[in-house]
Amino acid sequence: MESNGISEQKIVTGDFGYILQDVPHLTDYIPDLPTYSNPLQDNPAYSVVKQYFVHVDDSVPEKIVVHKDSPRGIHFRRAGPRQKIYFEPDEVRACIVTCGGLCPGLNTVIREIVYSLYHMYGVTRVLGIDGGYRGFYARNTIPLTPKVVNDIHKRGGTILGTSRGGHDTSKIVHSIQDRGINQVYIIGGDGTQKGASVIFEEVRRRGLKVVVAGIPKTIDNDIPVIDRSFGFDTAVEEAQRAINAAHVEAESVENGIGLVKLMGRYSGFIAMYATLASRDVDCCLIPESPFYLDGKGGLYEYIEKQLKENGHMVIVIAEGAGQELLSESMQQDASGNKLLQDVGLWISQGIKDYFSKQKKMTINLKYIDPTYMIRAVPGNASDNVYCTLLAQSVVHGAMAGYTGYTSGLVNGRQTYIPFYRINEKQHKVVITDRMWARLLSSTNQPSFISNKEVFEDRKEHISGEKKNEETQLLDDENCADVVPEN
Ligand SMILES: Nc1ncnc2c1ncn2[C@@H]1O[C@H](COP(=O)(O)OP(=O)(O)OP(=O)(O)O)[C@@H](O)[C@H]1O
Ligand SMILES: O=P(O)(O)OC[C@H]1O[C@](O)(CO)[C@@H](O)[C@@H]1O
Ligand SMILES: [Mg+2]
Repeated sequence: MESNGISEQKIVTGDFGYILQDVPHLTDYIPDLPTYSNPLQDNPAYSVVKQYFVHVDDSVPEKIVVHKDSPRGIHFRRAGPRQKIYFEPDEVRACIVTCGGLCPGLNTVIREIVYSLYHMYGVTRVLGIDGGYRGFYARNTIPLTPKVVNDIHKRGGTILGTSRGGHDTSKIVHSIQDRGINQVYIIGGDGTQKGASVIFEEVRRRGLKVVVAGIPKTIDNDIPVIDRSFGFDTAVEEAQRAINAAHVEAESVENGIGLVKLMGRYSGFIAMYATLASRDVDCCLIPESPFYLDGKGGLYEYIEKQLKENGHMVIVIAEGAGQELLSESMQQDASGNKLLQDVGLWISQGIKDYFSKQKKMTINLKYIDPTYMIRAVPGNASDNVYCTLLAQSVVHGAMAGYTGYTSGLVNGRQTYIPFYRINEKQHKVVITDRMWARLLSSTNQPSFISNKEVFEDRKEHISGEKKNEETQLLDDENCADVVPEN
């Protein structure tokens, strides 16, 4: 099961092209582990539920839009409680760590992992790792009980603290061993899940009975495979307040322009969904859709047209949009992520200069940058429910001995996804997809794509040069094949 120190993918095939991309299990490398009955069968809340335990063969398809002769395709293991578990409650020493940027709902996930362990499985030893990955070896731990975490879901941020950088695999796994930890719950974004995968490989190499499980977190919604990440809904909702303010300001003055910059380093989902939700936005600019300023079909021409027709306009720009137009200089954060130039300030100045110098026209531009306000808030109701299901699912999987997985929602069902699927791509807005077309038709902005480019793209689709395009099931295709260099 091992090549080059990296465990091989577990693939199960079945009839009619069925493929299960399975997750590792402790018994893959520690044979003859004892099993125990799941205490949930005696829990009055659950014992009345018909078929509470998930059938061992239950799986969830990755693609639900199919043609009549499509193969059954890729599936993931369905999450949920199993009849047999691989840990006695007394034996469990769990830990939870949060890494990367903040995201609404982090505290809810922490709370619900603690509650699930205590109240569903009778586990009483849960530690919080202080301050992200480096906290494993550089900081103290925080004992977590239901009492400690009782009302943390009402607060934004993470009670455990977080950080970027500082992933030292060897030191982290030493610390896990030293503390006798046997379940590691890792909450974080794309970088964090890569880190979790490396920890899993090292744990496995050392032959430890330690589950390593991830919970995907990112307001950018840039993690592939899953329907959406927790906190995204809240961030989009919060962004409405900035867009509303921009609209009120813009329509109150002559030639008013409200410009809102939203987060989204490589993926423009927040900007796209905030625009679709608002209906007041006349132009949305995202990293995936290159744009240009001057000349026919450019941004300035469109702004001028909007001002002439409506007297005001609202522009939403994702922080990663148009970076190629700004300076080449590139700095990185502690995790190696690209530190972006402020495209909002840059474009504000550009618009002001264009109208005052070239058009001799007075405009009134208000720039709103809500930045951290959309992610430092607590999760909304829908995200809180989502976080609860994610937390319960990840705990059920760990108690059942699965490891090396990320818990995630796929087509509305909780699943266990192997790390390699979470880490192989970056979820991005595909501008030739229907969702972006819906946005363009709602804002009426130019697509900034020339007819020639669209024609070339179509030609490639028809000739099959573009991967997977024969089926034209475009709604499932919004992933970049290659993760961009940080
Ligand atoms: N390829 C990698 N291998 C091991 N660890 C990594 C890797 N990439 C990132 N990490 C670690 O994961 C942690 C979080 O990474 P990062 O700062 O990129 O945030 P993230 O999880 O992607 O969340 P966000 O959505 O906020 O960007 C950091 O401690 C970083 O050192
Ligand atoms: O300033 P920080 O905490 O490094 O994070 C900023 C980044 O984190 C995110 O919120 C999530 O990756 C991005 O949208 C943003 O660029
Ligand atoms: Mg990231």
